[in-house]
Amino acid sequence: MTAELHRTGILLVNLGTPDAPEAGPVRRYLREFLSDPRVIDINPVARWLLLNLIILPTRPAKSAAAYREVWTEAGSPLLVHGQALTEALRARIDEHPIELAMRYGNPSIASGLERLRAQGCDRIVAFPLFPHYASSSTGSAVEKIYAEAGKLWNTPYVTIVPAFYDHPAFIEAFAAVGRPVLDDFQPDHVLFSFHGLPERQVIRSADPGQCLPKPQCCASIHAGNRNCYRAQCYETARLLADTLELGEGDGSGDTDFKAGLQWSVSFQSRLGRTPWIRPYTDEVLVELAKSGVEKLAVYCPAFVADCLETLEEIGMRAVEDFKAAGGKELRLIPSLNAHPSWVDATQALVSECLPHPRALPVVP
Ligand SMILES: C=CC1=C(C)c2cc3[nH]c(cc4nc(cc5[nH]c(cc1n2)c(C)c5CCC(=O)O)C(CCC(=O)O)=C4C)c(C)c3C=C
Ligand SMILES: [Fe+2]
Ligand SMILES: [Fe+2]
Repeated sequence: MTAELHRTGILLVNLGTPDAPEAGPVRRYLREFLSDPRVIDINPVARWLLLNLIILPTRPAKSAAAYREVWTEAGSPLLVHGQALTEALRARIDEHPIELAMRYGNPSIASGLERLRAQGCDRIVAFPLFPHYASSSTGSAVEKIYAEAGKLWNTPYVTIVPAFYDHPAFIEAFAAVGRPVLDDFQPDHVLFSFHGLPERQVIRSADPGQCLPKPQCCASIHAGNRNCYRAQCYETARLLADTLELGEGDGSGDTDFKAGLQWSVSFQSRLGRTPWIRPYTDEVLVELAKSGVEKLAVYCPAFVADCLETLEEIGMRAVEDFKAAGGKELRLIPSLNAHPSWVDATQALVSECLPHPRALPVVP
């Protein structure tokens, strides 16, 4: 074996989470997160007013209470699962240092890059842990990675793992996690509930005229909508439903509710009064219950780790809403977390982006 001239480090990057489930740390986290112009994409004065006069006076206390419902002894689920994934990858990959970073909060991207630099890395494969491209998640993480890498004297060579919404290893990982739950639960219907986005943000990601309000714009992925978050989400749902042999569902991208199908798609976690991409999860849950669905399984494939949005919004609040609308049982399918099939997929996705090794010259 020849030694390598360069050393490539792997930086896993997720969204971020507060340091503690209390109003103060949640306010700090939300301030950083929601000040990002890729997240609240309005003019800076309006953003400042919205944040400081409407969101930050009330939301931190409410969100902190929700975080307390899901917080673990080891910390926030998003961070704990990220650490477990990092450890599982380290156990498999010897030759590349691996670090975890968060776009907002801790551990920061700057600290992650510094830890890799301290281990001798001059090349980085950065892996934004978002299956679907959104300017507010992937775009923001990539911008920050480049900005922090660009501050270093020796700027590392950075490769980014692209969105992986249709990657066979990602689809297989989610199928592997869901299969035992579905076999045991035998649901009447499977709902794929993705994190939502303001409509204007997805329209901006696609070519002009290729996205909303064009009907059926998410019925397939093509060159005009390949970076549309909604179209990518529908593609994940269709591939997963196919792999799991779920039967007939609604992968058309239509927003009207259709009864009597085996699976459907919806979007959760909306914020504010601006229109977000439809159909909305909280409305679909009620329609499903009213149409006679008693046992509902919910996948959240926009998240590779369980977090507030899966455990509290779906695992607790949606469970109540579904029952209140006449449903019997809603079961949340766990996220990928550090499941062995996701560790396989992560390894495959990173390996596809590793630079070609260059051997250290032999000095006579
Ligand atoms: C899956 C990728 C994500 C996208 C895209 C995204 C966009 C987005 N989010 C908000 C507002 C909030 N999101 C919040 C939590 C949250 N969001 C994601 C992922 C994406 N967000 C995750 C993984 C989490 C959970 C973090 C955790 O600590 O567990 C929150 C905070 C919680 C709350 O107060 O409700 C907000 C706010 C917007 C506005 C947006 C795009 C415009
Ligand atoms: Fe979010
Ligand atoms: Fe679209």
